[in-house]
Amino acid sequence: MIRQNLGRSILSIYLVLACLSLALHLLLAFFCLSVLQTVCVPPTSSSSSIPRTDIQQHQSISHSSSSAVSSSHKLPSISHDEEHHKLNANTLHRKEKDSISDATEREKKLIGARKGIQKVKGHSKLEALFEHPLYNLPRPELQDDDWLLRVKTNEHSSDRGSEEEEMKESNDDDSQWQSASEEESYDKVTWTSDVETHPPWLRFHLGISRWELYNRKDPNLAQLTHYLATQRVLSAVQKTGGTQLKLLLSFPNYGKALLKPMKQSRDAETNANLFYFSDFERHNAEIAAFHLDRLLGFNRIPPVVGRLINVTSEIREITTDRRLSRTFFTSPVGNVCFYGQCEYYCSTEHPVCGQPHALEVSLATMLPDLAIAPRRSWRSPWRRSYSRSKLAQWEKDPAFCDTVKQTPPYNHGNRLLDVIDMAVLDFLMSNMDRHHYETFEKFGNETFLLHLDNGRAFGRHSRDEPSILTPLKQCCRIHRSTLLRLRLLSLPVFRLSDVMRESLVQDPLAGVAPLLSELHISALDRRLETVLQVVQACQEHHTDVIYDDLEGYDQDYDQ
Ligand SMILES: Nc1ncnc2c1ncn2[C@@H]1O[C@H](COP(=O)(O)OP(=O)(O)OP(=O)(O)O)[C@@H](O)[C@H]1O
Ligand SMILES: [Mn+2]
Repeated sequence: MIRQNLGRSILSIYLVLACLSLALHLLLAFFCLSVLQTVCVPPTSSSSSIPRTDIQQHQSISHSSSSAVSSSHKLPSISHDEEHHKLNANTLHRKEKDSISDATEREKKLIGARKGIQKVKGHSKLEALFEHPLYNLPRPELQDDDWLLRVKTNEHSSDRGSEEEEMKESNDDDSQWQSASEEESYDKVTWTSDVETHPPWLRFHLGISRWELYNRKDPNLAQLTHYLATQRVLSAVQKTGGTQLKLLLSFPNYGKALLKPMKQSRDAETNANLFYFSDFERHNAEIAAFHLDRLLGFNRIPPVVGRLINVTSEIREITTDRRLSRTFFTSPVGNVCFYGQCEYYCSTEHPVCGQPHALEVSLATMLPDLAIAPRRSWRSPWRRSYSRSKLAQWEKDPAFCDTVKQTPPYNHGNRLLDVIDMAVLDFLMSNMDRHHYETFEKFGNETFLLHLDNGRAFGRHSRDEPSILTPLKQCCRIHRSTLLRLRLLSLPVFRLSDVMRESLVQDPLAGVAPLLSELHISALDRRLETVLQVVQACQEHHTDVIYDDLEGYDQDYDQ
């Protein structure tokens, strides 16, 4: 009897123990699930702040819930620990599975974003392009007179002062550039002949050479654009010359920038019934033109950067330009607007407005003052008539180039080829407004061409303007270096639209909205194809199309 009772008690103890162990297992299972789920929720901070080890963990877990992972999403192989997670994940309740797959979706996006960042950092098309030998051609050795400006040593400057002093003096002397702000608002000048002491704008000026406006690899370029985008605005006055409204900004250390305001939304396409000479200027066209010119390897446009300006505190309240300040008003919806005084579009009907104060603008680095570095303005042989009905000579005469070829300065040196380079740039961005170009007087005819004033580019993406390519079509000549770079940019590994998109992302305004709409970006590839076809057609009829400016370099650039 006692033995029977003892047997029952032992049985009950076993039962209780079994229940306990079951309960414990259940608890353990729930604990595992909840831990697993917490790990799967991605942090809310930006992807770039996720440490690498975290990413790997996230990847392995998203891999385990295989139903939620697309096959194209390649992930590392699973370790033993991960297999354990996989087993647990297989036992998930439907709802929990859903929440994990949501998290995985977010995770995929994060990883995707990170991949994007890696692409920009590691395998960027832009970086690859700029590493190509065609963008790293040996630079001709520069002699003293190949620099636009030189810092004079003390012995040279004893009679006339140093170059920087000269620059400062001329800034003060020239009323056109003079800031009317209080003199004491300017920084005290402490520049010496040591480059380290120079502000970025001065280093840019001192870097201008006979063959290019800037060296793409000069670290000062990034400092210069940062400077333009962030410096305190000391004064803002209307810039005289030209037909549309633009301002001249001054900064405390004597730097200056040419401001063009936003007038059109980024996606607006120019009305097809407007003539090129009635089109608005676009701030984003000025920015994009700088990037495109650099991508083509020309380096002939002064650096331009986008910036959000406060029209009230950075223009209205500080300007001493009465002609400008008189045109400020508050619009019916409460935005602060102004229109300035100029030939075109300076009226109440064409206001430039903040939202209510913030306005997108382009800021172009100012070239050295005309008093120290005079420039020559050249009328383009292929200038348009700027008339609704009249045709220009080049539009009537198919052999027009033969005349140009015999006319100085186009009968000698690189000038004609440089004009053709400019036509290629203008065709790609559809700029019909290239009436003039400029050169630095100091360099005579042996120098590069400045591509200033690009505000009317990028107006229409749905149409290409074949007449912009007339100089190339009529002359059938092109620099070999230009042609090879164009061919490079047409290859999928570099693709002009991709490198342009990547380049434009560097601008501060890209944070507000892409600087060019996708339609404008993709038009670049289409137009590039047209340029290459025109060269091809030329080659079918002429033997001397390609001017070999790479002769003497031992590398095989055709590769
Ligand atoms: N970055 C710069 N640095 C110095 N001067 C400049 C710069 N950009 C333009 N300029 C000068 O200012 C003049 C007017 O500028 P811009 O051509 O951009 O204005 P615009 O109103 O479009 O002129 P236009 O009506 O003649 O086409 C130019 O011809 C040039 O000489
Ligand atoms: Mn213009």
